[in-house]
Amino acid sequence: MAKPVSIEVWNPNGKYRVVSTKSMPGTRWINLLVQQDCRVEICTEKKTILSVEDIIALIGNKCDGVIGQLTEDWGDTLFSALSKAGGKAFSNMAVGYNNVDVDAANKYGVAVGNTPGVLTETTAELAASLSLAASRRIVEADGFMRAGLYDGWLPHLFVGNLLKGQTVGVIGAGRIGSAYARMMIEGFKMNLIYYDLYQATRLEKFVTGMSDSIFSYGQFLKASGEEPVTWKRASSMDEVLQVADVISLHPILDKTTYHLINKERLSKMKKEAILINCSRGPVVDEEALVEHLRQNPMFRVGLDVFEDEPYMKPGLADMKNAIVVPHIASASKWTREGMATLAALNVLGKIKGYPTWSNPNAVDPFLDEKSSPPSACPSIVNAKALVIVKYRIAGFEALKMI
Ligand SMILES: NC(=O)c1ccc[n+]([C@@H]2O[C@H](COP(=O)([O-])OP(=O)(O)OC[C@H]3O[C@@H](n4cnc5c(N)ncnc54)[C@H](O)[C@@H]3O)[C@@H](O)[C@H]2O)c1
Ligand SMILES: O=C(O)[C@H](O)CO
Repeated sequence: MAKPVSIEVWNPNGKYRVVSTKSMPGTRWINLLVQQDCRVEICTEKKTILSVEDIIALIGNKCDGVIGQLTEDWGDTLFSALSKAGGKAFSNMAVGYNNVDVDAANKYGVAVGNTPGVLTETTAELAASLSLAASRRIVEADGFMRAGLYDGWLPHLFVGNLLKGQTVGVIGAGRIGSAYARMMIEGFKMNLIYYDLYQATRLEKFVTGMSDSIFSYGQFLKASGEEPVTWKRASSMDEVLQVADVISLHPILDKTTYHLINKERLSKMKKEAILINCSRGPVVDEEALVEHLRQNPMFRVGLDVFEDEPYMKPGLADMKNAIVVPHIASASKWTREGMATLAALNVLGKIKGYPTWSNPNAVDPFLDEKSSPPSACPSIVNAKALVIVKYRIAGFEALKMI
């Protein structure tokens, strides 16, 4: 029998019981649920990662929906417990949902929400920050100053890499990968090579345009008398690894991307390359990475995610050529409050029987604090399997109205 889990309750007499496994930033998400007759229960347990048993205890005998976290294992056991308690709605407070067994959710008829779009720029900004920090050795240099080792300016002190004119490689040029690419191209005049299963047409157009009549960054540089930036869609991932000076990983985590970067692929990268990972830890074989860092002191990495979070593989923390931060890529106030809002509206929308928003890349109408959100679920990943209809306004898809 699982121990009872401590909670905080909002609107105790609400008709629908919605559980959040964590306290989340902001209050808009709570207000939106309370206004729609939900009793909101927020888990206040001190422990960071809740077990399946803890969550079963939170779900209890009657629960209409749960907002959960990427650290939790949402598989058959939890979806079965939620379904038995009458619940048909779950949302991760994250865009990535590799912690969720969507087939199990489908089996119990539970909708699975995620939070795309609101974290695109924030996450890309952290990837850009890590790229800069690694190329200019900022963390090493900061440690050196604090250790009282600075004796005065020296020609060789913390010499790093110039980004301008180098090539940025993006693996997974979806929302975040494309936003990161634009930052590196526009900010540092880097050339782009990317690998994705699909063509990133908008990103390509941003770099060079389709014709002279369409404005692009490349044409702007040319008109200013500067060398225009270039792009290339690589035919294989290895091509990116061989050519790029800075490589940033932005694919989803699934069985096709597990250990995408392994010993063999690391050996294909330039000796002085920089590797950034703000996607999911298991996309990189972290043990192979530690060995590669050891063997190649000029190779640098910036990591926001780790294979066995919250742990790092042995040796990683000792590597001076690694910058490590604790999965904070989406951690800006606006984004985290927005993620909480989208997650709450996914759950509320399913409880209310609303349709799903037609374009999860365009979720701004849900984030505008000055107006009521649309009567829709912002993003349900298994909408098709559960036959949840798309939101339409007067016959047009919502995207066309915004
Ligand atoms: N570190 C963080 O805090 C943080 C924050 C946000 C997102 N993420 C991670 O980033 C991921 C991407 O988010 P997004 O919003 O850009 O998603 P997205 O779906 O827009 O982009 C993912 C891209 O990866 C591509 N892809 C899939 N499999 C591939 C493969 N085998 N090889 C190459 N490309 C492949 C897809 O075609 C797609 O273009 C999320 O799934 C999540 O895991 C991490
Ligand atoms: O997938 C996500 O959204 C992140 O990892 C947390 O923001």
